[in-house]
Amino acid sequence: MPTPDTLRLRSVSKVYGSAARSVTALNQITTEFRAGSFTAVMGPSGSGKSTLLHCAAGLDRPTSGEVLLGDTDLGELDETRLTELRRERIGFVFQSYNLVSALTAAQNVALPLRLAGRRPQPGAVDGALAEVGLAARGAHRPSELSGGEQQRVALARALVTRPAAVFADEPTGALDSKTSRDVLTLLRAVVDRHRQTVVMVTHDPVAAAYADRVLVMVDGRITQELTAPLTAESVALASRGGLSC
Ligand SMILES: Nc1ncnc2c1ncn2[C@@H]1O[C@H](COP(=O)(O)OP(=O)(O)OP(=O)(O)O)[C@@H](O)[C@H]1O
Repeated sequence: MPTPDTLRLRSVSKVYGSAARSVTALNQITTEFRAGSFTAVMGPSGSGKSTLLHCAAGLDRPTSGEVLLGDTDLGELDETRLTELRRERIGFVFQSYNLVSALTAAQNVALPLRLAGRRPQPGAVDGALAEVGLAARGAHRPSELSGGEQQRVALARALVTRPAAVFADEPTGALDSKTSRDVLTLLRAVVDRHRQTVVMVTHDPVAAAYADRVLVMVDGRITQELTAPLTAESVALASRGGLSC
């Protein structure tokens, strides 16, 4: 039996456009992301990484196949219930942070709770900011924070609802290597401390080596799967096509 929060993809395909101009972004993907696991998704530009992330996270619907979070089949949910599921059970972190510039860090972190019509529990927002090392910066606006700090606010915002799964699309793509390490260490802690699931798209083998597992995609398919122990060197070799499954 899968644990309640295992995320499973069964034969998921995504085709954009129609007829002669169609693009198969995902081609019959079957995989699972177990609760408390950290998976990195790599592959060349256009191989389907972001599409996989969007379909797995319920941001986009596959053309065919199933996405299940525990026992819930996302394809059976109408838009309202899918939005609720995303708000309650899924967190997102993007390369460009996507913070609201007019709001303070604390207000940004509280946003998912407010959008869900919930009054933040006392301490929930401060606790999430403390978890990413920004307890003292809650009153600052994004423009008053460094890139790494903004990404940590985005991570606190993704974690405040204690989601089952956090999806990160190139979360360190705009950061220097020291700041990247801080963000990756936090993502690792999310998995190890809280048994939440992290799925991260990255081009960087060093970032991917923080994961338990690396999926390499080519032309909408998973062509390789590496498991721990991972090193930046082994990931780099595999993502260039040097190792087979
Ligand atoms: N909305 C869309 N309409 C048509 N084609 C799309 C759309 N979104 C993505 N595609 C195509 O689907 C394929 C997979 O795109 P996707 O963005 O998932 O790749 P990726 O691996 O994340 O690429 P990158 O590393 O460059 O971000 C590409 O060929 C892309 O052009």
